Parts: sequence; C-alpha cells; structure tokens
Amino acid sequence: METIKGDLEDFCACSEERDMFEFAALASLDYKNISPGKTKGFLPSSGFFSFRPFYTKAAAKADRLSLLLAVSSLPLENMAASKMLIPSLTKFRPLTCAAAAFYPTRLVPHPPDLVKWVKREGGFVHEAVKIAQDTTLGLGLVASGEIPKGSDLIVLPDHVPLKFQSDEQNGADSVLLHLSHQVPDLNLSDSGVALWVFLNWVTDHSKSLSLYERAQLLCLSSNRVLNWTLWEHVTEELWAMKLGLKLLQERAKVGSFWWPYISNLPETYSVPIFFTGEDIKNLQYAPLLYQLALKLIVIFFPNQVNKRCRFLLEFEQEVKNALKDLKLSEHPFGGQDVDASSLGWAMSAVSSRAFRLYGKKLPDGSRSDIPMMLPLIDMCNHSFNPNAQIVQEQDVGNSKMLIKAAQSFAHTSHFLSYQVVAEKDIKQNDPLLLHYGCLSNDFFLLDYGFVMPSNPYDYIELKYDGALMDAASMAAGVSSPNFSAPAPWQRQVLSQLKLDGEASNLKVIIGGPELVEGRLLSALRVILSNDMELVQRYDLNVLKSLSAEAPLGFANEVAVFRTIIALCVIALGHFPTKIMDDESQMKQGVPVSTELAIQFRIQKKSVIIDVMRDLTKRVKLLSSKETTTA
Ligand SMILES: C[S@@+](CC[C@H](N)C(=O)[O-])C[C@H]1O[C@@H](n2cnc3c(N)ncnc32)[C@H](O)[C@@H]1O
Repeated sequence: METIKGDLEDFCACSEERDMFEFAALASLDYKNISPGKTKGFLPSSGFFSFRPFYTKAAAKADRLSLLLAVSSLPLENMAASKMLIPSLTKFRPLTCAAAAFYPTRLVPHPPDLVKWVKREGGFVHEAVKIAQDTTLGLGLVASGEIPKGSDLIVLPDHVPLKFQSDEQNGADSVLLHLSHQVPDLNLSDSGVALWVFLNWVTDHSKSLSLYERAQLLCLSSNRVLNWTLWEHVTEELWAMKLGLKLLQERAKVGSFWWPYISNLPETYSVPIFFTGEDIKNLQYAPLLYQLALKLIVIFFPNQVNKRCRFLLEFEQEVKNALKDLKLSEHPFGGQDVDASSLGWAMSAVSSRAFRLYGKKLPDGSRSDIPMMLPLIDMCNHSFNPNAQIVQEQDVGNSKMLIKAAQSFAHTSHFLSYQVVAEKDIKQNDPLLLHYGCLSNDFFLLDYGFVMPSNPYDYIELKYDGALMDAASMAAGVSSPNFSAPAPWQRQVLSQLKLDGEASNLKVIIGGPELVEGRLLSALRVILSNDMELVQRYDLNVLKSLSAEAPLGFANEVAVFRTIIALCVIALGHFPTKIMDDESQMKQGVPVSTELAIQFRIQKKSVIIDVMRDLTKRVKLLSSKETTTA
C-alpha cells in the first residue's frame, strides 16, 4: 500500500490554491480511493456527494422568506394600504425590512443624535468618542483624539439599555409576554430542539399544538433520544426573538423612549435568512456532518439558515393568531401587522447587537444572565484584538454599563467585569473595537452578517463514521484499518468518547484552536493501534491532546495525521469551486450577500488547507525524528 510521502509544504508554497488532485498526487495519496465514484462504495447508500437536494430545500425556504421581504419592503403608502390594520401613520411606525446593502441605511434618513441622547439621559460619553462611517464595517465609534488606557469611554445608566421586562402589567405587554412564551426557551435541551424540528418537518401531527407546547413536550420526552450539541446556539438565537419582540414593539410605538436609539439601527441586515436561494447555494457548505449520512441526518438537521427561516415563518403564524382579534389598546404593535420579515429584522437586530450581561438579582442572591441592547455602545465593531471592553458596574441599588479603554483591572473590586483584554492606549482616528466572542464564521455570518478572515475559531464539522475513517486511512496508506469493526476494547474507548453507543455524539471538528478535536484525535490513535496494553496505560485526556507527542508511537502518530490529511482532502473535494475561482468571481463585482457567501466558503476551504499544512509539518517532523532514533 502506498503511503503519503509527498511534501505538501512545497505545494502550498507554490500556490495558495491547493487543488485536491494535485495534493493527492504530491502526497502520494491513492486518490482513486477517495474519488466520488469510489467513495460511494464505502459510505452510506445515500451517496457521499449528493448534498444538492439539501441546498434546494434550504434555498426554497430562503426564497420564501425573501419573497416575504419583497412584499414587506413596499413603499410606505402601499404598506399602509395593504398590510396595516389601522391606516394612520401618526399612531405607529411601520415595521419594514428591505434588501441588504454595504452601507445599510438607518431606519429613518436623519435619526436623532445618539451621543446627545445618551448624555441627556444621564450617561457619559468621552469627548473624543465619535460615530463615524467605517469603509467596510458600517457605522462605528472612533477616537477623535488620544484616549489613555483605563479611561471611561461611555457610561450608560440602568434605564437606557433595552431589555425584555417580563413583569409588565398592561394589556399590550401581557400579549407580548404571551408571545414571548411561544419562543423556545434557553433551557430547551438540544435533543428537544432537534426533535421539535423533526416533528415540524416531517409530521403534521403536532401542528395543533403551539410552538411552546411542542417545545415543552419534546423537552420532556426527548432527553435520551438525540444528543447533538449543534443546537445549543440555535436555541439561544431563537431566544433573541424575545428581545426582538420588545424591540419591534418599541419600533412601532410613536413616542417610544428608545426611538432615538431604534431610529439609528440599520434598516437591513446581511444575515443569511435574508439571502436569496442562489446565495444559500453559494455558501457551498452544509457541514459535512449532514452530507455524510444524508438520508438519516438531514431530516433531523436542516441547516441553521433553513431552521431559522422556518422558525420565522411558523412564528409569524403564531403572532398573527395571537393578534387577530385584539383591541387596539391591547395590541403590542400599535395595530400593525407583523410578518416574518419584520420578525426577521428584529431577530437580526438583536442577534447582531445584544450583549449578555447580568440582570436583576434573583431571590437566591445570584444574578440572571440576560441579553440587552446597549445604545451607542453597540456602535462598536468587532475585533479579536480589541481596544475596549464592557464592564458592568454594580453600585448598591444602581447599575451602570461602562465601556472602558481596555486595561488590566487591578482595581476592579466594585466592577463585575466580563473580559480583560488587550492593554492599549487609543490613538487619534483608531476605531473603538470590542471582542464579540470566540465564534466560528458560521455564527458570525448567521448572527452578525459578516465573515472574519483568518478566524482562529473557524472550523469544519465531520461525522465520525467508520466507513469514512476506513476510506481516509486506506488512502493514507494504512493497510487494513478497522474503524468499521473495532475490537471490543477499542469500542469501549469509543463509547467513553461518545463516538459509539446510545449516547453518542458523532459530530467532530477539524480546525479551530484545537486543530483536531480531541475526541477524533484520540479515536484515531486508538483504532490505529493494535496495542491494547499500551493504550490502557494512558489517561484519555493525554490521548486527546495534540501536544502529547506520539503517545502510541511514531508510526501510529504518522498514520493518524495522514488519515486526518486524507479526511481534509475528502472535505475539500466537496466544494465545487476552488479558491481561485471564488476570488475571480468576487472581482467581477457581486451583490453583498453573494460576496459574503463566497467569503464564507473561501474561509472554510482555508481552514481545511491550514490544518493540512500544519499536519504535514508534523508528519515531516515525526518522520525525521523517527529516522534519527532509528
Ligand atoms: C454591534 S453592530 C456594530 C455597529 C454597526 N457597524 C452599525 O453600523 O450599526 C454589529 C454589526 O457591525 C458590523 N461589524 C462589526 N464588526 C465587524 C467586522 N469586524 N467586520 C465586518 N462587519 C462588522 C456587522 O454588520 C455587525 O452585524
């Protein structure tokens, strides 16, 4: 059996675009073994490469939502005539959303001065802090002069942030509260969401129940059925709809306290729920998890864009039902119709701007963690190397939000600080940047509508599948790998890793800070080893660690790395275009959403290539050490 003996480094050096075929030749991979035609043989009958139908479904949903958007972005007069219950524009503000642009306009052409409003409300804004248009990031905050490290930049009194208050009493608020209960909650288990999606997707039986009842039912019944962590973030994102409802209510209300803030919000968002079907296809990426066992998994796990669109379309019906016979005094949106597009606007506004901060003290003395919108502070754009951070000051009976130039908090006794980051003085014309979180590009795109280049937290997802692992390791030169039929002692380790057995979670990650998810690395090390005693000498945490150097021997480690490189080749082969094609497509000038979709897929391919490059270096190093030792 041939082994990988090529030099990927040379290949990487000569071209940024690493073609799978060339790589396979250079690395002496038996490419035939991993070509689409061949691979079908080893993999579930659904066919390894047949993921198009999945896109088609997602695209259909996205198109439907886009259609709704088109309807709701009619000129105001049409809106008033066709969609509003009360045809008076003096009592409410319209709830529209239009197609995304690079510099999204604000809700009104000349919104009130946000800085002045914050100051008027008792807040503080450093004299050198200004709002300015950034060339690529929309509006942002910049320093008009030098600001020393540790300075307060903005202070917001407690009444300024926009929060979802659940203790409100009047009729309109109780309807809003009722609606918010229809949004699946944070405590909904992952498996609950998966099944909830499944039921919505596949059967009509649950249609007589409300979303909330379905979610509750599934929470109770499904704990042991599925265990996929993928949904964690989705549930949180659905939660954003609760605050979104409050935002929408305030947007509709004339005389809202928050109007100076809301009117400064973008009119449109570039998140994928507003993409056309074509741009959903342009993403070229359904996590490989879905593709590998299409028939089994795709029903349970439509991709997140699809999921969010579906949620919006269903929630639209819930909202319409709840609002249909209401008196104007009880109507939370001033009598206006609310559709999937306005709900999508609100959800995107929240997901792209809300911060999770401490809320009220609970009876047990702890504090709940609640999302809130922080006017002006949320004009800061994101960087992994920020120069500002949010802290929450807690005086007795009074709480304020501060944003400070990043500093080391030697004197933080009365601060509840969230992050201590770069220690930098801010220079004139520097943008003020916050760290939004260690997110993959999936979540930057889904929640914020942008893609971070060279994102250290970006990754790809694969399904741990015996047949796929056998294919990859054979291509990497292992003569008869036994991933499909591991020995009993190996299966025991796999079930400890939750890669086998009832409670398994087969989603594994390549890329991100870990480079190769520990569970995958240790599984490969164990399955590619014949030495039960040697394996049992090690703590599983050591076997999971990439920094533990060749714990099961050089030959084992080289086989493991080559197998992962082959997995990367397979993953790369799933993308229909090369980075070079993507770049030239972007140069032709494409709409914002298409550009985002192309950037997204370029970054995914780059993650794979970077992992291949890193592992190839490790293989070279190990091989040279092995030679020296021999
Ligand atoms: C909290 S808001 C920041 C203010 C926003 N730029 C505006 O015009 O209102 C977050 C949004 O800013 C943009 N943004 C922030 N950081 C970015 C970055 N590093 N790259 C691209 N867009 C960014 C994205 O549109 C994101 O949804």
